[in-house]
Amino acid sequence: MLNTRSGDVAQQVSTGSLPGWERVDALVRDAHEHLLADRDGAVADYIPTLAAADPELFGIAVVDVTGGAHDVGDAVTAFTIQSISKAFVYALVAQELGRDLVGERIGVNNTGLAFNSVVALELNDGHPMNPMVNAGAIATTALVPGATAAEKWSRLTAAMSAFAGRHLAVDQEVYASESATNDRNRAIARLLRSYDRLDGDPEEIVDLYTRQCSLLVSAHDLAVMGATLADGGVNPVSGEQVVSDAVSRDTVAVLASSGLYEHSGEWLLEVGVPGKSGVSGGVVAVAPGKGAIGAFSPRLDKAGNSVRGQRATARLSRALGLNIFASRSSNAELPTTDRTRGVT
Ligand SMILES: NC(=O)CC[C@H](N)C(=O)O
Repeated sequence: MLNTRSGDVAQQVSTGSLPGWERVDALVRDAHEHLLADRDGAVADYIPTLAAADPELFGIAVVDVTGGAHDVGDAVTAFTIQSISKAFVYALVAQELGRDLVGERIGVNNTGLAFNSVVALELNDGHPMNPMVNAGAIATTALVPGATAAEKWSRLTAAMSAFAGRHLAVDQEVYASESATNDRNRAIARLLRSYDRLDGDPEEIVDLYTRQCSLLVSAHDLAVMGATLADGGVNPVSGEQVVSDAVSRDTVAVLASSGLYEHSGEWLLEVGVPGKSGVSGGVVAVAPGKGAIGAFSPRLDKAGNSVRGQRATARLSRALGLNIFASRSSNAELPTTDRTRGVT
């Protein structure tokens, strides 16, 4: 279980808005400073280029629904978005095709298994179960509107860029590295196809999916993207309505159930804010109506989630009063001791 080590931060009561500017700024700085010496976890190495990431990098950003931003540490350092892209591609497809079709084709329930599990597909008659695991994400990418792969790619990058409020580019080196080694995702796509649950050419869809995972973002970008979901689909910096309020709400609900894969329950218990992680070390947490936290640090736990990113988010969630399950009366009873199981 995630050991958030947040017992030394007082749990704040969750109210309708974030604390004042200075207070948020001080708390983001405090979280960064507090976790800076934390070196638990290991950098992902199954995608060869990711293994070369500097494990010391650590950035945190908070963006609120008015567009106010707080960046600390390596908050504008670029890294590949990886699985965090799944949240925003799901939002795009739900917007275009409707929640019912996506719900039926992809599903919204946790697999209880690793993000790249093949067994999960076999256990569920080839149903991908949710859009946050690789099988569901690959099937979701296949649903992006467009007659050709090029058209789908342009819709996909336009949507991702609108969430970030700036044009997002592909890291060609990571894309090439993952393309050369993603046999497992190819196998998942073929398996989906064998169950008649993937439209189109599996190779082409996996290529699109791999490219979407290779888009470069920063912790600051993740916070803006998350704040767009927290703000009813309106990017609070650009003012653009990227997806509808209903799609934002549904996306956040899907993150709550599956954003941290098989650790999603523990995450909700500890952090209380729907989130999404990626294997290059990014984490985004969405506090509806308030804003979002973006964090980046490459060392991961065994489920593939950034250790420092999770711990910093947990600390900030507690200090900023973001836990969506906390009410005034129950807050008094929240444990102040650390949970005992380690993250690695
Ligand atoms: N968990 C992740 O971030 C996984 C994304 C990665 N591109 C993959 O498909 O394996």
